[in-house]
Amino acid sequence: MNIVIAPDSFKGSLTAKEVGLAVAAGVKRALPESVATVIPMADGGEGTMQCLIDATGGRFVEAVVKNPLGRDIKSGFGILGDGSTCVIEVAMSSGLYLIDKQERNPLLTSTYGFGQLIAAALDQGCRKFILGLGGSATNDGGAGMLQALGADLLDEEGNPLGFGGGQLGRLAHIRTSGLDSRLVESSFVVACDVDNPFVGPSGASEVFGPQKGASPDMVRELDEGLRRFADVIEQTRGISIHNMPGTGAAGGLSGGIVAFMNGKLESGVSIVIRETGLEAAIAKADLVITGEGQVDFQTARGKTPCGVAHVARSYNVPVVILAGSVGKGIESLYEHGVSAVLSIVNRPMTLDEAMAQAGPLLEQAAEQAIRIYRIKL
Ligand SMILES: O=C(O)[C@H](O)CO
Repeated sequence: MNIVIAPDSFKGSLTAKEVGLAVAAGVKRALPESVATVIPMADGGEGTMQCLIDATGGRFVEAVVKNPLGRDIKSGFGILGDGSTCVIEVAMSSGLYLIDKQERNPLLTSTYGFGQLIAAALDQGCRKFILGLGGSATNDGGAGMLQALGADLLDEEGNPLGFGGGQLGRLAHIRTSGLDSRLVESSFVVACDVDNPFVGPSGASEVFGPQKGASPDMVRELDEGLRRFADVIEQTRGISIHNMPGTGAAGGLSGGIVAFMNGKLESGVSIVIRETGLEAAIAKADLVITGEGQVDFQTARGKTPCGVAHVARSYNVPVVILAGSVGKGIESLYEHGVSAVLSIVNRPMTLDEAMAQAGPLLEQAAEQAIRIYRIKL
């Protein structure tokens, strides 16, 4: 019997690979003769780089870059097993978690460090990029990234703009002649964690500005700044990103990548499914086990277990989800090809306990799932 184990990470507790190995151990206890194939998964958010490195036998390359407030930090990117595809997560250079709460201010924070990571990967010979967007501290539409890659953002008098979303209100011209010429030889696939547009009531500033430290007045200023940026982009590049779905991800960074680097927006989980070769493994499987720390109504909106279930459904393979916590609205998952959702928690316990014990709990839950499945055989 062939069992494919394709889970996401259990955030704050285990990486996707660790989850997969724990599940495989449980499967083997119930069915020692089975072939259990672990394929770590992610949905484009935090953990995507590690998952793709693990799944493809890639490596991590360290680089020192600017954090959102311009201080040097150790960061890095992944080069996948093919030796040429690079995966970069914005959170690792321009992430909210990198700065203290009292310092959060999207008028000042910049994606400069993210641009430095792209430049470092270009230096390593990478020309194919997967960019994971989400969890940023910034609202600069990717202006900092463009500055790091050699573009000049200028005011009416031709003076260069400084860093941060608060500068964009003065933007008058964008000079791209100094932009790194290697960018045109490269392709950029963008894994967005949200489908919000660049500006407006559901745009980057309004929806995600407050969590980055913006007051209502700052939100207005940031939205006006992004609108100005989008207007200048439309005048100079003939493309309107104002209302384009997904361009609001990571404080509009996604929009900057679409406008200047011909970035293609794609669902994160689809990218991971493609890069890991999951479909070929599922085509030969009798059962698929996936999982995530929290499973609820949101899971059906493009999260890993649902993406995995879609592939399995097309091959008529049953899918079991193992979850750290099972919330409301999981019924919708049954329409997406999921056979059952099982909680791994086996007795009353705190969240901290469940997270600390996630490995053994997963192992036990996987063993029980297989024992139930065998009754059917
Ligand atoms: O980084 C952000 O702004 C949010 O995660 C939405 O992409």
